[in-house]
Amino acid sequence: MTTPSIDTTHIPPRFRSLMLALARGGATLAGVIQRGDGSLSAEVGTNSDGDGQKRLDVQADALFRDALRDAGLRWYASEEQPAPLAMQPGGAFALAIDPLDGSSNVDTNVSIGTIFAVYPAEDGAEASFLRPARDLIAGGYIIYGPRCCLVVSFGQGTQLYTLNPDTDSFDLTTPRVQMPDCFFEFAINASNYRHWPRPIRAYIDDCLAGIDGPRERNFNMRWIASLVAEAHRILMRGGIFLYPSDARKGYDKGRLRMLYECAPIAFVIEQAGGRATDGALPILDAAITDLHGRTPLVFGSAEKVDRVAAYHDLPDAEVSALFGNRGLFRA
Ligand SMILES: O=P(O)(O)OC[C@H]1O[C@](O)(COP(=O)(O)O)[C@@H](O)[C@@H]1O
Ligand SMILES: [Mg+2]
Ligand SMILES: [Mg+2]
Repeated sequence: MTTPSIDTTHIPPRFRSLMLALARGGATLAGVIQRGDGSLSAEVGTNSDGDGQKRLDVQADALFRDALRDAGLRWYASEEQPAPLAMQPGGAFALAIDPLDGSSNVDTNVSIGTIFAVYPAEDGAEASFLRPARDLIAGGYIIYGPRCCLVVSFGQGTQLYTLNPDTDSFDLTTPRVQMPDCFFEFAINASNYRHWPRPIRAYIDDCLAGIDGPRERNFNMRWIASLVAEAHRILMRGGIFLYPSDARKGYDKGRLRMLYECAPIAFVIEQAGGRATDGALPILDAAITDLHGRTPLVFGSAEKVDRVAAYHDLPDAEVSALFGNRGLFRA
């Protein structure tokens, strides 16, 4: 059996052993998912956030912790752990991870992923993670789909690697991903429509009105319930993703976690020419104030994300108007 690896030619030297460890973890987890033991989706507990944990959530967390043991990490913070874990005392990095994203899809064989964010390690765990999101020095995700891919940015563009099943190595397939900025597709969990804030409802109303509405064109809609899969599709062909805050209990800042999900996704999207906000302000301009804190998330093609922000600036009467009467947003 070969040891999984990654082509390190375009990886800055200081990140190479970290990326090799992530690639090893990712390729191993891809194998676990492919073998598809039926018990992977069994509920085994709840994490400190109160989210149900599946066997695969717990297994993925243990697998990455183990793979990253000698990778130069000082701190390891996981969505599945109540507090950061100390790793190597002299380690240069603090890594935050959502080991298994999209876990509601485990038993349906729909794409799932892993999301990671890397910060410079400080002496304290909290100081390493509770800081401006823009302090991120690397971030990305692994998608376990029909192809297993690793997408990463070190702050100079976004790179895409694809796992070669013959060699167990992640080969560099796109050295600089450029997100297309023109695809008329939106992704949102529309079952929450009645709970959304009015600017989000107005934006989606106008998309749904299609050619007859102020946008004067038809839109398509997707919802996979797997942030990584949604991010990858948008990175490849454009569009927009929204997980806004809503009026349900516990959703006043949406669902997605700033540290483990939103900041690293915002980083790769920005580095590929897209935009990521909380609906109005850039995600990366905010500070991370709570290890498990959440934030609304809107990302995708820059023009579409900016348009969502503009709906937040509309006068109340305009945002409440039926699309037919909302005059400011003709395509
Ligand atoms: O079920 P909902 O409310 O549509 O939420 C789906 C979102 O929740 C998530 O599954 C949350 O991630 P986890 O699976 O890591 O908890 C995202 O991947 C996805 O975008
Ligand atoms: Mg997740
Ligand atoms: Mg998760």
